[in-house]
Amino acid sequence: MRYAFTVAQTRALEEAAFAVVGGAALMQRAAHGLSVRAADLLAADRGAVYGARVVVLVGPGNNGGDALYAGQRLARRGCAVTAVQALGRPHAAGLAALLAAGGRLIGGDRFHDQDLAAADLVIDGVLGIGGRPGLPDDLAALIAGAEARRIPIVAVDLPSGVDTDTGQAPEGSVRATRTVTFGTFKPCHLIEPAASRCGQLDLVDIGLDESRTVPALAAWEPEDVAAHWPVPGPTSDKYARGVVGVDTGSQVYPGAGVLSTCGAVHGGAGMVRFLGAPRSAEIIVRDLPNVVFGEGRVQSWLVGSGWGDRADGDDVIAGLVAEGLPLVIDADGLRYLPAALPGNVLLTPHAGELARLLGIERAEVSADPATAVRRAADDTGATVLLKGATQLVAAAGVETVEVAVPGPAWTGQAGSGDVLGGLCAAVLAAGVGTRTAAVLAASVQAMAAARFPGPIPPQQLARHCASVIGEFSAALLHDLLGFVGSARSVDRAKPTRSSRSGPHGRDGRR
Ligand SMILES: NC(=O)C1=CN([C@@H]2O[C@H](COP(=O)(O)OP(=O)(O)OC[C@H]3O[C@@H](n4cnc5c(N)ncnc54)[C@H](O)[C@@H]3O)[C@@H](O)[C@H]2O)[C@@H](O)CC1
Ligand SMILES: [K+]
Repeated sequence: MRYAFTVAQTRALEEAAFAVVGGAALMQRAAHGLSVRAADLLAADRGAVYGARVVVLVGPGNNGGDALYAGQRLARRGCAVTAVQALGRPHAAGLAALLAAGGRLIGGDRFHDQDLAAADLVIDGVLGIGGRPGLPDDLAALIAGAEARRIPIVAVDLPSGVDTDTGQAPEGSVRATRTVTFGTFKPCHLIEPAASRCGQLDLVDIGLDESRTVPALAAWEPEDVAAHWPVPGPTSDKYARGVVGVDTGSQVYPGAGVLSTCGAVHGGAGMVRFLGAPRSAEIIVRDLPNVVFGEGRVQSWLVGSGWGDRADGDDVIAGLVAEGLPLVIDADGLRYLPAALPGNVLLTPHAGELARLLGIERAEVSADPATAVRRAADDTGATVLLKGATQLVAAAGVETVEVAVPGPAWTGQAGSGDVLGGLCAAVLAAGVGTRTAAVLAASVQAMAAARFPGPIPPQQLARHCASVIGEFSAALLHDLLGFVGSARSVDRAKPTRSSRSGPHGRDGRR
């Protein structure tokens, strides 16, 4: 799990550390970590650090200070370091240190695109957490020149130009090969479009203590998903895996009914009970013969996908909310919400639907999705999964927004949302809490798309989700039966008791 803290939180953490070790020490730790990673990149790219030509773009704040001190360290290792005064006046002590180590400073107005031609590395120390979004045009053009020449760019703390707290990335923001951040991650490292401008992310420990601060974001990683996915135990039956009740689709949109059912089936539901549009049912009975029809036991509900206008929408949703089972409300179902909802109701809007829910413009959601999703949860009382490039989950009254594992944009197609609703309902039916279920489902779809990239239709991607989930199960079995591989490859000996229950088993590790 990666935790991110806002600028205000980071500043408070830094203040606390200053009080103990002083600001200069923190900057030296940051500069050291930065120079080591920059040197690694040079060594990997050109075989040696010595003799490399490094351009350091320097802004007016401490971000530039970090970059200048890192430049000093690289100069001491034999690099030719040119600091470019990209914005404002550079950090005085950092500049003095660089000059004393043999580096040089050149004014931004005297440094042009062609001067980059010989550079092996650009260090972006223009703006850090004190930066306002956006860069001046001439600087953006210089950075674009470095990108066009494929010169590796190491961003100091974050790619200059992005909005640290919201993850927005105005045109011209730096697109880094690698971002070396200090102390904690910030939202821009985890939220698109800024996240993908960071390149490879490195976190340098500078001694901040964030243990008593509630993070703004908690980003899941594939290992977290594998560890939390509800895998059936040896005695699980279909009711332990869970029965999903589905009321989706319509005469006009039968496919949504099929796809949401497909998501529930491939998400691991023990049984799926389809009670939606008859036209969807005609297809489901042919393509997914394991699905049952008609009333009966249900452990979670999924409604709304492909409903279109539905005269009884209010009543259907009010009835299911009153029933109290975990409930996923997707797409058109979001038009029929009662005034207040419990936390075991999961809303799954995309940005446009979330904007309508909040009575704001879609652009406002895109400008700060984490704030928007948290507001929606607080306003409705429900748990909210915002679908899109970054998938965020918020629960009412909970400060931390969860970030699902990211995936490629191939999932951005009609039908992905329907499948995702089904995946969510399947995890809920297995008894997983609402917030976790939403993150797991969104993550698994992204992981499947990453594993099988390309223009794969949503129903096929649902099958790939099943493969990814199968691997969680296989990993669990491997942990439990860890002897199998070694027994086969070594001497085909029968497993011993100790090899089944040794200290490195699943429970020992987690
Ligand atoms: N505070 C700390 O404890 C530490 C900070 N560190 C570094 O310090 C950075 C933060 O330093 P600062 O607070 O000085 O902030 P920045 O270095 O981000 O720069 C802030 C300065 O840039 C100007 N500015 C902001 N946006 C601009 C824009 N779009 N165009 C032109 N000028 C703009 C501001 O007016 C201000 O003068 C961190 O990102 C990190 O790199 C590290 O040294 C570790 C320790
Ligand atoms: K930067």
